[in-house]
Amino acid sequence: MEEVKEHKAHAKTPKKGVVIAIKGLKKSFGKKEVLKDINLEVHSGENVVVLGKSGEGKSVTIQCIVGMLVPDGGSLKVFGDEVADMNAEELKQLRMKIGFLFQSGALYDSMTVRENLEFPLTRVLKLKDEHEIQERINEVLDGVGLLDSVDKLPSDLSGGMRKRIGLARTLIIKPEIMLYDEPTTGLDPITSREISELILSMQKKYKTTSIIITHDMECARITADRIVIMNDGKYIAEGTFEALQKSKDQIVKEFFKDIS
Ligand SMILES: Nc1ncnc2c1ncn2[C@@H]1O[C@H](COP(=O)(O)OP(=O)(O)OP(=O)(O)O)[C@@H](O)[C@H]1O
Repeated sequence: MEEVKEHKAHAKTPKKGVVIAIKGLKKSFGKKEVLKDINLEVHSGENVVVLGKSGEGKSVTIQCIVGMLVPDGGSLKVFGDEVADMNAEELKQLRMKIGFLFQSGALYDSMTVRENLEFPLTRVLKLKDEHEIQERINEVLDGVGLLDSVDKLPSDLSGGMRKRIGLARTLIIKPEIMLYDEPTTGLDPITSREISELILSMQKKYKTTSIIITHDMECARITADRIVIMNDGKYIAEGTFEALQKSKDQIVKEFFKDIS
């Protein structure tokens, strides 16, 4: 893999302990080899952006991290433990430390924002203290700038606001790892930018370790401490946005061609 080291000193977050360690990861579906040789270390508190063309297997990688898919080969450790060797209880414990933000945001339409936020606290964390529940709801809504929407229904909110609530709903359980799958897809450029900035500010506030899958170069520019580029089942380059932007590699250049 081309490692573009220039400007690395300017990475926004310093290197700390390894939270996710992937070595030689392979995954095929029938004859189709999707992941051929994935190698990646994600450090504590770091935002890593994965760029790749559609259908490259970026989502498959995420599903391997949470044990929803079992790899065919290689090693994938989260907090030092091999995910493929975890039993059901260990996987459940792991997933409680991981927040997902999928493209849809996945709010319950018939529930108010408050009820949507109560759900993970009472069902996942099994919290019972009403005062603590409401405090956590207020704190997270304040964080995403939507405190005054607490009693609204998702249908009363714009796409960008729903995305913010989706993010709040994921962050409310205080995950140690955040996995974002195309967080800005379907949003207009201004709202996309707001969501990207929110992802960055949430990283600083909650000190989460994140993997952000995106096609949105502006999102990558705003959120990434480090970017990895996926091509043909492998990561072919890594570095900061600024360093990769100067890469001479043809595949890397293709991603940055519309960036001024
Ligand atoms: N459970 C599955 N069974 C069979 N094939 C699958 C499965 N999951 C993913 N694939 C295939 O693996 C390939 C990679 O899919 P994946 O969703 O990871 O791509 P991606 O890089 O995330 O793309 P996009 O950016 O479009 O979401 C695709 O060809 C897809 O059809």
